[in-house]
Amino acid sequence: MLAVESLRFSYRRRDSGDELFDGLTHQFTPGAVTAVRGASGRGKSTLLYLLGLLLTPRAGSVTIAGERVDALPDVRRSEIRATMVGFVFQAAELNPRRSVLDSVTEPAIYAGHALGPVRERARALLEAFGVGERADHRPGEISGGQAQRVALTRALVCDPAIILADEPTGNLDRDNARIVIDALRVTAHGEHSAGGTDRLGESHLRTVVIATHDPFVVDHADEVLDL
Ligand SMILES: Nc1ncnc2c1ncn2[C@@H]1O[C@H](COP(=O)(O)OP(=O)(O)OP(=O)(O)O)[C@@H](O)[C@H]1O
Repeated sequence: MLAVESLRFSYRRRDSGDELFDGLTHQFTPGAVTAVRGASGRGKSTLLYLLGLLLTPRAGSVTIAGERVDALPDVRRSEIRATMVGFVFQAAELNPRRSVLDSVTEPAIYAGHALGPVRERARALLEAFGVGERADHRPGEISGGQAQRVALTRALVCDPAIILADEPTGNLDRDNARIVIDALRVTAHGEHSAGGTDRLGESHLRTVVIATHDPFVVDHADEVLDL
C-alpha cells in the first residue's frame, strides 16, 4: 500500500555529500503501526514528508496504493495528499479561539466536505478516543494528551488510508503517551485495542507511520524501521 524503493534525498545540491536514506527500500504494512527510529538528523521527519508528498525524492520512488506518486504533477500530488494522508505533529496546534469540534472539522470543510457528515464523524471519533465530552470546549481547556487525540481526530476526519505522525508523544508524560499510542493503534487496526468496547465503527485497516525517539512508542509499535 505504502512503499519506498531505492530512496535518496538531500536538502542541498547534488555534490554536497549530505544525502539521506542510502537507497532505502521498505514496504509499510497496512493495519500496522510502524515506528521509524534513528538518531537525531537521520531523516525521520524528512521520511514522513516524502511519504506525505510534501517533498520529492532525489532518487528512488514512493508508491501509494500501487501507484508511483513521487513524480506526479503537483496538483495530483496535492489531491492524493488531501484524500489519502493525515498528519499528526508533536504539537497539536489547535486554534485557541475555536471549539475542539470546530478545530477538527474546519480543514475538512475548507477542503469541500459537507458540514453535517463531517461533524457527525468528528463527534464519533472524539467519542471513540475518549474526548467526546470535550467537543465544545476550547483547546486551552483540555490536557496535552487530549489535544493529541483531538489532533488525531482532525487527521482522520476525511478518512485517510495513511496516518503520518511526527513525534506525537514528544510533549507528553507516560500516561498520555500510552493513551495516544493506543489511539494510533486503534487507527491502524480498525478497532480498539483495550477491551474492544470503544469502537470506531470501522473495520478497514490503515497504515500508521510514527517518527519517534520514544522507546515507549517503539515498544508499542507493531513494526520498527531503523534509519
Ligand atoms: N529544511 C531543511 N533544510 C536543510 N536541511 C534540513 C532541513 N530540514 C532538515 N534538514 C537536515 O536534514 C537532516 C534530517 O533532518 P530530519 O529533521 O528529517 O531528521 P530527524 O531524524 O527527524 O531528526 P530529529 O530526531 O532531530 O527530529 C538533518 O541533517 C537536518 O539538519
